[in-house]
Amino acid sequence: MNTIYIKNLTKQYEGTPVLNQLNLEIKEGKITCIMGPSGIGKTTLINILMGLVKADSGVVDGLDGKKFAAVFQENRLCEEIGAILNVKMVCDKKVTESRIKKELESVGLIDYEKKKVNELSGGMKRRVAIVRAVMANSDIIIMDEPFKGLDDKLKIQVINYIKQKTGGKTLIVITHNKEEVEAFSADLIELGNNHKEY
Ligand SMILES: Nc1ncnc2c1ncn2[C@@H]1O[C@H](COP(=O)(O)OP(=O)(O)OP(=O)(O)O)[C@@H](O)[C@H]1O
Repeated sequence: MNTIYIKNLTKQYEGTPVLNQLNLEIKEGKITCIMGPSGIGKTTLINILMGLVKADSGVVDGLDGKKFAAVFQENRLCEEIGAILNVKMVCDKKVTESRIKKELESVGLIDYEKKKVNELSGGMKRRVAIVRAVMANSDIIIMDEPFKGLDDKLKIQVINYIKQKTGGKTLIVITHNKEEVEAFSADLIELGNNHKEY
């Protein structure tokens, strides 16, 4: 199995260190959860992995040619169009609207079809963003606190959906919740002063 190697990664913002000589391994084709206190640098780390932020020093090996899909903390959906079109724009052309509707229903979405995204609730938007990331043509899916706004029952339904749909892909999930790590049967990386990997 291939591995993504993060070696001696360092990042500062305006002279304040965020990541300091970080070394990590993430197994491809598996689910890895990243936990750690607020502000420790989890989002910064995934932004570096996706190439959205440049590290000051260090290397990431194993990402050459890899395609990413992501659920960002702030969704980044197109607010003026509907859920189906938001998903459709990242899908292969042969994926039909009725297939997309089935996917959206699989995460418990109802009563969304006639609405623009900006008329959906926070938890509904989150699920649209999750379906969009899962349906996109990618090798690696990154989710930054994907279950914000979902009640416990929905969360389990969505975790099962994600597991079923992403089998074999590399999935990296930032979470504050150990129960989510268990529900995913994921490898766990805890960022902190002395980061741990399990
Ligand atoms: N563009 C930026 N400019 C300046 N400082 C930044 C920037 N992005 C992040 N930071 C700072 O870097 C630190 C780490 O932020 P980051 O968002 O990576 O943490 P996090 O672990 O994901 O936090 P949370 O769990 O609250 O989402 C914080 O102190 C934050 O204020």
